[in-house]
Amino acid sequence: MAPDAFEAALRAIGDERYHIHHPFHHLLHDGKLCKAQVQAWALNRYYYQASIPAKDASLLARLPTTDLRREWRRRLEDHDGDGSAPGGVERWLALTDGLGLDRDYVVSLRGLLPGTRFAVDAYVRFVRERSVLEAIASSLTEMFSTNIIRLRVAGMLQNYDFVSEATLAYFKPRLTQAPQDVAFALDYVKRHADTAEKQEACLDALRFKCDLLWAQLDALHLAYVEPGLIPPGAFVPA
Ligand SMILES: O=C(O)c1cc(C(=O)O)c2c(n1)C(=O)C(=O)c1cc(C(=O)O)[nH]c1-2
Repeated sequence: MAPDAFEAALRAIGDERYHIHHPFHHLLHDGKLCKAQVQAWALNRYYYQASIPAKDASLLARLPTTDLRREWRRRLEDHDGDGSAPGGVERWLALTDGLGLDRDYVVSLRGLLPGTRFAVDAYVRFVRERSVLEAIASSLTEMFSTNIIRLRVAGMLQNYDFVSEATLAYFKPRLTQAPQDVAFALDYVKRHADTAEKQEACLDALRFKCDLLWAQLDALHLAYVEPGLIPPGAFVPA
């Protein structure tokens, strides 16, 4: 495929299977969940947020050039902070604090759904074990994330009296960080996927990533929407 057709094929995967289409997100954004269900979402997604720097660090260690490592190091700072300003993980905890969850409990991961754990761990493992090209391609769901973040922030502010601009502050920097991440990653993938096999591997990596985002919401829906099957040990709303 020519690079533009390849990019269109990547984008088509998002149109079909990005988690913006998941029923749990529709409920979340449309104000159809109660506070306890929003707590369950934030608690579980903490594990995704906290694992992103671990997957980026493992990829960073395998990047062969200074330029590539410097670019990827920025992601680590976005999530872990640079010591002067809070990073994304800390800002996510401001959200769980704002929702009234105990911080030690959130960070302990004791209340996590098994489905969340398996899906997030699969992402970290994929990035560690697959080629650098596939690992970078798997980050490309961020091509679609600014749309869902805009939708989520507007919907949640409008529909829930228990969230505010301050509790949702995690998302604002993502609107500039994600396009910056994507500009680099998409250019890298388009230049390095120079055979049909490599392009197919990138498309598969992006499908895998969409699937693991989707699976996290399936787990939430099953436990906290319907039929309400909360696995043993997982967060039980007060
Ligand atoms: O709010 C969202 O729906 C959403 C989705 C994604 C994504 O598509 O993977 C990320 C984020 N947020 C996000 O905040 C974030 O930091 C992030 C990093 C990555 C990644 O794969 O490296 N994806 C995402």
